[in-house]
Amino acid sequence: MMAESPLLKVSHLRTCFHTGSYKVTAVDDVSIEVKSRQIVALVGESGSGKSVTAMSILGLVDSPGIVESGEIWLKGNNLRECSSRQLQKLRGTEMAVIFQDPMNALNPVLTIGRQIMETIKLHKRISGKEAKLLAMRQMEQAGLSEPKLLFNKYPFQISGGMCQRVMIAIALVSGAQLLIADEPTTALDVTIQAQILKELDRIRWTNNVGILLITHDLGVVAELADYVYVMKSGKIVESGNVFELFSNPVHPYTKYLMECR
Ligand SMILES: Nc1ncnc2c1ncn2[C@@H]1O[C@H](COP(=O)(O)OP(=O)(O)OP(=O)(O)O)[C@@H](O)[C@H]1O
Repeated sequence: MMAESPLLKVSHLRTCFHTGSYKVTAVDDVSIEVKSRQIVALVGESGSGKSVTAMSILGLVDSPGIVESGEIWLKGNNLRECSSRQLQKLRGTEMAVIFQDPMNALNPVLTIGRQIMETIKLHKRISGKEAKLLAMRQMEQAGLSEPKLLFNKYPFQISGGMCQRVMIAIALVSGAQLLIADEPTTALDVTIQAQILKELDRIRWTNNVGILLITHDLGVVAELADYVYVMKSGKIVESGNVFELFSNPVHPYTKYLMECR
């Protein structure tokens, strides 16, 4: 049987920031892969380049940052050759992102229901009534009980954990096969964290989603990830299957991260 080709394949990615005469290589020769239904963790301390890697994949690196070299393939799409318009479209259809602070990621002046419906209407030519029904169903699927009540609420009226579930619902209605989760539970209470992690674990099977999970929390990695990349100063210093990496860390930095837990 042929091995499944990766959903996301990043090869030799280099992203730099130019400030005055100074140049910082935030992502330095990074290669990573995510397969469908796989949870791949990118771990490392603050400033190691995890978020810039994510932003590079999403095509959201802004000046003074620039993706200087490397290849990024998402299914059959060569993302480095896509125009910003094509990338914008792919961000709504093939890849989605959830951030640490879900409250700020939502539009504060639109109700939860309206925000989910708008995503649906971007993807499907259906009536408002049908979109509303679908939005309700999606909210239930993302673990949001009482969708009718929630539909007319604004982001500030619901908890951070619920906002993150709304973000997951929006990612799912777009049909995205790649979900980039950048510290998705860092801002949440411990019990809510566990629920959101469980949710991520569930949707990869129910929706065939591959997840790139960015975190500094090795507990989260041990719980959820299949494969791990350890990042330090812009470089991948070690990678491997989660069980092997945790039982036999080789790089001193990986050992150090594990001691810090
Ligand atoms: N706008 C910017 N201008 C200049 N340098 C930047 C900019 N954004 C990021 N960098 C550089 O990229 C490095 C990596 O940042 P990044 O946010 O990816 O780290 P991180 O591992 O995600 O950390 P954190 O967990 O704190 O978000 C930073 O240390 C900084 O040197």
